[in-house]
Amino acid sequence: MILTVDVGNTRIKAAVFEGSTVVENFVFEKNELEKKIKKILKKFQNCSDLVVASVGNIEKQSFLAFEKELNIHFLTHEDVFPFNNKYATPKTLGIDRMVLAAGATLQFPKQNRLVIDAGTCITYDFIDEKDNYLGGAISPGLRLRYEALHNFTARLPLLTLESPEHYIGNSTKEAIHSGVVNGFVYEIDGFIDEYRANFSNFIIILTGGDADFLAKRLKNTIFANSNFLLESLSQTFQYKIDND
Ligand SMILES: Nc1ncnc2c1ncn2[C@@H]1O[C@H](COP(=O)(O)OP(=O)(O)OP(=O)(O)O)[C@@H](O)[C@H]1O
Ligand SMILES: CC(C)(CO)[C@@H](O)C(=O)NCCC(=O)O
Ligand SMILES: [K+]
Repeated sequence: MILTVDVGNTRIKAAVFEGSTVVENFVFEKNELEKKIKKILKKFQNCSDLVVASVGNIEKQSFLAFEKELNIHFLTHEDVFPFNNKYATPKTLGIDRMVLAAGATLQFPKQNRLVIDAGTCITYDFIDEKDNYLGGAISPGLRLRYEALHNFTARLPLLTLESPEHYIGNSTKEAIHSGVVNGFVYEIDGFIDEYRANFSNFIIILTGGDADFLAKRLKNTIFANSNFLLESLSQTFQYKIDND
């Protein structure tokens, strides 16, 4: 069994895998890291490896306490990945995006793939059929948009996610919900249309904390897989073992 851990900018997500099957999923806050991992390892004593991808401010040291119990693999840019990285600044590419790209490459061989991760930030990652990672886009996620409107203005309240009634918001609250939610949906549909105009065929993988909310609202029909990053983490680890 392996324990995969995704340290995002907001929360930590983890999953225990038996082969390629998820046995259990966990979500927790950063300040609970040690306590939660300890609890998971107590429940799943057969875990032999812990695989971490961190874009948050949690470093390898945070996991050293578990070194006696299992092998720690803290993924970095130095690891082997199954795609050719064409990003002009490969060392600054987020490790989460590299893991998503690895998962897309391994799970959907020999085709163009677009990965959309709607989390704290929305990231777009494109890997072509020759397994070249081309790049994509980074934009503010849903919650970040609500918070930014409030934090950088004097008069806008902090709202929590609600579906707008109409694209023409007729009150401050409705105008904010329309701007945030419709803006988010139009952005993603717009990007998908742009890719469609330039690539005849590609598959789309939609993941992240807002994936389910988003999937229902897109004009394009896409199925969400909120576990794609953790699945990809387990596949990236397997790939590393097979190719190191
Ligand atoms: N309990 C929650 N806490 C924070 N965000 C949540 C929660 N439940 C749903 N969300 C939604 O999930 C989004 C954040 O996604 P996610 O949890 O994947 O981010 P993350 O943990 O920072 O990971 P990453 O940095 O990889 O995006 C927010 O925009 C928010 O709308
Ligand atoms: C964009 C985020 C914050 C998404 O989690 C992360 O992938 C990151 O910190 N990336 C570094 C910049 C880049 O990917 O080019
Ligand atoms: K993200």
